[in-house]
Amino acid sequence: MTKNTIYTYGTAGFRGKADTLEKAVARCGIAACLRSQQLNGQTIGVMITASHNPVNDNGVKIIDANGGMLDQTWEPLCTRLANASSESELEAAIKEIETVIANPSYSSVKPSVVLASDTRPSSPHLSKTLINALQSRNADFYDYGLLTTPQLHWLIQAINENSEYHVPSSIPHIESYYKTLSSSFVDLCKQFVPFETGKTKLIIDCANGVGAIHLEKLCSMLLPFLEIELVNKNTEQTDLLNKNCGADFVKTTQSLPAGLSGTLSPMQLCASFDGDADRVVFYFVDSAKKFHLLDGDKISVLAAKQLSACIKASQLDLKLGVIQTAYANGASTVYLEDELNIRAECVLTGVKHLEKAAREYDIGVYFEANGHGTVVFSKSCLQKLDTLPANATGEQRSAVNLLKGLSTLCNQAIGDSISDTLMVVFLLQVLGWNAADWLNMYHDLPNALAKATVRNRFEFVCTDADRRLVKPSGLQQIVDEIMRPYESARAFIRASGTEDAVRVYVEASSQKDVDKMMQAIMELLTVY
Ligand SMILES: CC(=O)N[C@H]1[C@@H](OP(=O)(O)O)O[C@H](CO)[C@@H](O)[C@@H]1O
Ligand SMILES: [Mg+2]
Repeated sequence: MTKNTIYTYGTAGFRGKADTLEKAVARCGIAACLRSQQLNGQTIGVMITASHNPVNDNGVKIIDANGGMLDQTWEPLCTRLANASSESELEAAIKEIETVIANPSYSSVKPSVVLASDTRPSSPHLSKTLINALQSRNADFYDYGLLTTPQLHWLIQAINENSEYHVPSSIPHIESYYKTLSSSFVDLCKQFVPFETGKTKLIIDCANGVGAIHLEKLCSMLLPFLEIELVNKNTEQTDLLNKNCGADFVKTTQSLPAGLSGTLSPMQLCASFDGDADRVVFYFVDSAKKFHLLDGDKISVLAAKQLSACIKASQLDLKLGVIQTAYANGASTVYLEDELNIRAECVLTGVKHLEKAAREYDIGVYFEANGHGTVVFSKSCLQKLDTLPANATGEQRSAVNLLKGLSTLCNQAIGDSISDTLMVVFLLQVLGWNAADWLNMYHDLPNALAKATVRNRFEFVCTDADRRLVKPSGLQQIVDEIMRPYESARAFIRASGTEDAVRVYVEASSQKDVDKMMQAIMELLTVY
């Protein structure tokens, strides 16, 4: 372990080189116990993963009792715990948190924590470190072993919603996840996909990550509606994890992953997951072998289109919203608002922000352009769907059944590449669309995303949901000047929350304009 590592709990929890993380993992164990005690023994999750990062990295992330991201007020508390450099500092940090907890009887509550990890070679050791910390706090705990991140979120939501579950003796197993998703998918297909449509074939690039292990088990349950071929499913040879494959590679390079180039039939729909299977992007090559990406924005718009049609047909008063970030392609926002008449909200980057905004709606669709997202249904929406009047028409009933099916198919806790994939396959079948029909819903504006290293990224402060800089002073005005001559141009600079860099996003009506603007902005940044 490096002596002087300073940890900051951010969007992705703690992340870094695996051999610097022992202390952060142990302290997350303590934080999870305290959070569980604050919530009267509800179960908290700890996931060990570094998602799409290289294999030698790892990370640790706490999942809150509702199955969502950790409550934001706990982020600085985790940071404080992780950076305590001696036993006495740690005791002091714990004492300080105890005053924040505001639950007078918390000390008599037994903490309850479940954990899981991805396939990295460093994960077993970090899991052990975590378990030691949980034992030192006298917690009830259960180690689920290898899971995707969204599976752990899903299980935690299930545990806390059902009073019959108790960790570790009586818990839901991952089979209940397989069963819920596969039966929702098969039931939806049986009801809504015309018989003559036949079976869909999908190729999934698993980034050689943990998603492969679970898809192997799930595939046979999806027949006869979906045939899945898995590529990049080698989890044994760990150096292959995320290497030239996976959702992040495909989205950022806009090209086919390793294992598919050259061999792919035109128009065959493919999907790529990331290393912990919480992101998915789709793509295909056309007859001229040209690559076409169907990213998180495209998934979001596809879902919003069908949901809005169902809400209308159900005649129920349900508010639908779509949540995006500044990185959403401008053409998707215009299509949502002008063609589909659906409100599109732009929030700060990071799933915690999208999820929070989505939960303000009866049905909230949230996706980051990079493929992380889901569709969430509010409790009151589910109640309305369950209490349709006796005289409702067949059309109303059918729309309500589709919405109910989607509410159990979509992971209600967090974005999930497995459930998102099944939703996309189902929606395309219902619409009778192939990959090109989906692509042609709207045409993405040409765009580029780049990373620039600066002296201190914390000097870059944004406003307006990341879209404008207020600091360094004067820089936004120069960016505005760079954009001025170009049609439909949009560009912004923001500090990454996960890497030591600033990101630059540019879009415009032609790739040539995008490239010119990007070059000008990157040159501008060399002096910062
Ligand atoms: C442009 C982009 O893709 N940013 C990603 C990236 O955040 P940054 O704060 O941009 O580093 O990692 C986050 C965590 O995985 C993810 O939520 C987000 O969408
Ligand atoms: Mg991920």
